[in-house]
Amino acid sequence: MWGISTHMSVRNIGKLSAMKRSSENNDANSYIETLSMTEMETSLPVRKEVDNSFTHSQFVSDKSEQQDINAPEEKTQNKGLNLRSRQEYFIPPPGDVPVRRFPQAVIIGFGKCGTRAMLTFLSLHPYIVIHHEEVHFYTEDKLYAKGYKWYLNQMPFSYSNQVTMEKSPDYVCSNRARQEIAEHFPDCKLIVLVRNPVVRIVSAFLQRFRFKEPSQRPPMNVTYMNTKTNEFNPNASAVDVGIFHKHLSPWLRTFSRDNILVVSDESLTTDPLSVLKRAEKFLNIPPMLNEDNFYYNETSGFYCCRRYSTDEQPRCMNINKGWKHPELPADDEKMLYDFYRPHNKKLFKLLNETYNWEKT
Ligand SMILES: Nc1ncnc2c1ncn2[C@@H]1O[C@H](COP(=O)(O)OS(=O)(=O)O)[C@@H](OP(=O)(O)O)[C@H]1O
Repeated sequence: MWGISTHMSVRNIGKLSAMKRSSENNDANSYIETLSMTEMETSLPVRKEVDNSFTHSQFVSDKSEQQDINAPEEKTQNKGLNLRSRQEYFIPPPGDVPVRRFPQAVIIGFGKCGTRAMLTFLSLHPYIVIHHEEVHFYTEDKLYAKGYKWYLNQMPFSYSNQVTMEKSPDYVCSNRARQEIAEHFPDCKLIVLVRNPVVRIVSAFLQRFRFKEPSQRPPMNVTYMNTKTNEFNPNASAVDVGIFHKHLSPWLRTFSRDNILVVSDESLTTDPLSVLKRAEKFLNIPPMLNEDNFYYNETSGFYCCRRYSTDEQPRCMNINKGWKHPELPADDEKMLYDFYRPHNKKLFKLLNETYNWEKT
């Protein structure tokens, strides 16, 4: 048995259906106090028997994943690889039944820093069960108002020795997310992706105008200049997000350092296996991923992944990731590198780790 704490498992959270929603009981702890396993067992569509052929995709909406990853032409490349079936890898505890659990690990940010690839690669692991779409529970007022019962109901079914995960890249900039996770899930494992913040700005620009033809897009400086005064705008959200130390410091003060894993997009794009090996250790799950789970896709210039069995299709991130970046105007680029340099230094000091984020 691998030692992930499931301190907010459904076992502890009975009688949800009987609870009335109010702002006072928008509180995960209050569910613990009203334990009623019988009611919970009847209210969830759990399977009658433990079934090793269970896969999370049977239980969750797979919509975004279907959109995200698809590399049919490369299926034949799986032959002869060390990819065993999920059933060979994963053994649920005897008598265990899959139920919904609050996330024990969350990718909290930063947007445009590889969060989707990280989640997708983590989902290769049989001991990890993910919610595919971004939840934004803490950051969207109308979702937060629905309460923890709603949040729990978004989560996929899992066995007690699996880790439930979600990713919402805006949590890292949210006080509410930090305070709520600290209060209700203090042992939650937090994963943070960072990236050269100048490159991140270009990526954020492309994301914002992704539905426009290149010729129809505004100039890139709309994301970092005050277009009325034509001055640099450090408060523009695309700029502010990249001041990583500012957003990360409060998390590092709130949570144990051992519960925060920081990964750079650059390492994820060049060596996903090493990153995933670190993540396995961090999440305290058995080391199961190997080099056969990843392959470099020459067309996209990114790694794609294969799951457990040779019969499954290899998967790549969808076309919204990994666009060719347009070049920043030279003066703007210099200005942005100069702006971020001292902030990056503060981040490196905070993390005791340095990334090469100078212009290459
Ligand atoms: N394997 C693989 N395939 C595709 N893309 C990869 C991969 N690994 C990391 N990345 C990087 O992920 C960047 C997008 O970041 P996010 O997934 O965090 O974006 S989002 O906030 O969820 O929209 C994306 O940024 P862009 O290249 O600017 O699109 C990539 O740099």
